[in-house]
Amino acid sequence: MGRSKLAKFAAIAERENVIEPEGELYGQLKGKWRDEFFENANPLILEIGCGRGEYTVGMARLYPDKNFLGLDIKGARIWKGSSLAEEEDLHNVAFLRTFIENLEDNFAAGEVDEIWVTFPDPRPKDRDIKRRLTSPRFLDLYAKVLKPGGILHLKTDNQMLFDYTLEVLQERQPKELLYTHDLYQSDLQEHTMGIYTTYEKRYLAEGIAIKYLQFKV
Ligand SMILES: C[S@@+](CC[C@H](N)C(=O)[O-])C[C@H]1O[C@@H](n2cnc3c(N)ncnc32)[C@H](O)[C@@H]1O
Repeated sequence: MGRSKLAKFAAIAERENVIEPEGELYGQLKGKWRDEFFENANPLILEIGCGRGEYTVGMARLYPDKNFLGLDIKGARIWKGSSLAEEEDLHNVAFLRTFIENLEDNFAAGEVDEIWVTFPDPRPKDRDIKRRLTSPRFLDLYAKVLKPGGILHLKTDNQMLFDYTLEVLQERQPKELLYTHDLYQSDLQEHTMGIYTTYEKRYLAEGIAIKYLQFKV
């Protein structure tokens, strides 16, 4: 790696708005995100598999009175969101590099107000079903960290994943399940704040309808 690349990575490693798995803070903020990280009592909202974090930062820009955390395992992607948040001097947003499987390492029961799962990989093969981010084991994890009455949102372009998720949910009988197969032709678009993820912009440009659901745990 060249000198300038090394310097860039050193700068990234010091970012205050990115929590890395090897870093001192990983796991230490469980139950303390509001008091010790954001230093306020505002609601805590997660984006699961946030990629470049455009949606996380977009929400933070729109709602300065809420705290936002984007979670993804791909560091190079979340650094983009981290840079954007730094450029805009946003203090209500940060990123956590982690596998979603390890959610409970970083969040206490009931600590989270809302979770957005945005354009998760559909994982169409049977052998990968349990790796889908809306499979029962992930829904169980989300339910543990969400407060009672907390909300889970899903946005996807993928009909198979959407139907699969509805099927899984209907077995669990969630409270107040709302859904649409074409978000931007539906009143439910009011819930999605008029901002788009990186993948969503691509799908919309291709004319693909966005499927959306939300429910209370
Ligand atoms: C298809 S991309 C969507 C990115 C973003 N939400 C968007 O809409 O632009 C899915 C993202 O989920 C992340 N991801 C998938 N499975 C994950 C897991 N088990 N733990 C952490 N991140 C995961 C990937 O790294 C990737 O960035």
